[in-house]
Amino acid sequence: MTDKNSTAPAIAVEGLWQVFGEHAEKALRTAREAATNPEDFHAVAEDLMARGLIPAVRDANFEVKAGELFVIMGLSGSGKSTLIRCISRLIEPTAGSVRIDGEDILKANEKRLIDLRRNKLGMVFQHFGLFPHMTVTDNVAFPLKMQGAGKAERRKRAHEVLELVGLNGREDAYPRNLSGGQRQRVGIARSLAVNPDIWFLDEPFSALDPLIRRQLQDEFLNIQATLQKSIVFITHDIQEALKLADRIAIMRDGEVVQIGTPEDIVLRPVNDYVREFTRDVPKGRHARVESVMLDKTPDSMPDDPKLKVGMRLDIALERCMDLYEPVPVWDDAGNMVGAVNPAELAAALHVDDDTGGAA
Ligand SMILES: Nc1ncnc2c1ncn2[C@@H]1O[C@H](COP(=O)(O)OP(=O)(O)OP(=O)(O)O)[C@@H](O)[C@H]1O
Repeated sequence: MTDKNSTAPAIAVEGLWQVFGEHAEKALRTAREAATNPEDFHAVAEDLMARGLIPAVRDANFEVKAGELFVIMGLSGSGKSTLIRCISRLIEPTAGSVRIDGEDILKANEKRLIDLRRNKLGMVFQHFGLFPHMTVTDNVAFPLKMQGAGKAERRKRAHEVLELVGLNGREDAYPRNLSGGQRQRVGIARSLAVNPDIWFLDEPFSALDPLIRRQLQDEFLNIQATLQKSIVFITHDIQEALKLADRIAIMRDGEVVQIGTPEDIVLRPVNDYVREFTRDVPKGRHARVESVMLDKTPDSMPDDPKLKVGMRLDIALERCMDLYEPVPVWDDAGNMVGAVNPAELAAALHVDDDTGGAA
């Protein structure tokens, strides 16, 4: 089990490259040697492309904490699927290291990999991959069968996870008789059956219509609130990323260009590519009042309005928009923890925004 109290990351990715093309490893080595600065991965990637190779993941470095919901977001072709496939070792990365709970999985032999996939890693993909000739229960129980669990135990566990995803009553149905949303629920239940510590989901909801998609996102958040898995979740939908993520990694052309909380991404985009994604996102919904707290708390401030730690920016602004001086922010115990300037609140809500900010 992942030790939720430990500070060790669930996943640690370092200097990861995936280069497609002939003799990729050698080409990467050559390109690094030829670069004036081998750490300059832009130059290395340019060189590889000039030689006709595809650097689909370029020097990725990040950690996923235990119990964290880490979303990878980017346009089509930016390298998201390739990255998640490298981390789960569905493909062999060209260079770099991937540690899962401290274990270097690029060094794991075939037997260990099978063991990890059966017991520790769960995977869900966009196309459900259900067995058409098996009932819902048998689909969900299948990985348990692979683990060698007995029939009664398999049925009990299948029933538990089907209940978790809201599919009780459909245990004996076949996939063809289910809606897309229900099939995806079966896929989720199946990957949860073995109680994985680490869960990889590649665009799990993108084949669904918007209403069902939102419903599944809500259910997914509920499941995560209970189970606290360490999750890598891929999407190309910024709204989905902002709704689900503890932190988001934004990819562009194989490069991880920014990693941050939804608030960081919305309020502090590192470049125009990231800014463009969040242009129409209502900023106030994703940022909290402490993100604009003043470095120094003034000595005298009005008592009201009572802004609280954790309050959304748009709601905070509503309460103090007619004031021109800094106002205090309080915690739940009634202690003053700092102050914000209403003008800065308003400015944060309108970051680069010509769409009306908190609208
Ligand atoms: N097996 C492969 N051989 C050669 N090139 C590949 C291979 N797989 C992916 N690529 C290329 O790597 C790049 C990244 O692709 P990838 O599928 O990882 O992107 P993505 O962000 O997941 O896209 P999408 O959202 O459309 O699934 C693309 O240029 C793609 O064409």
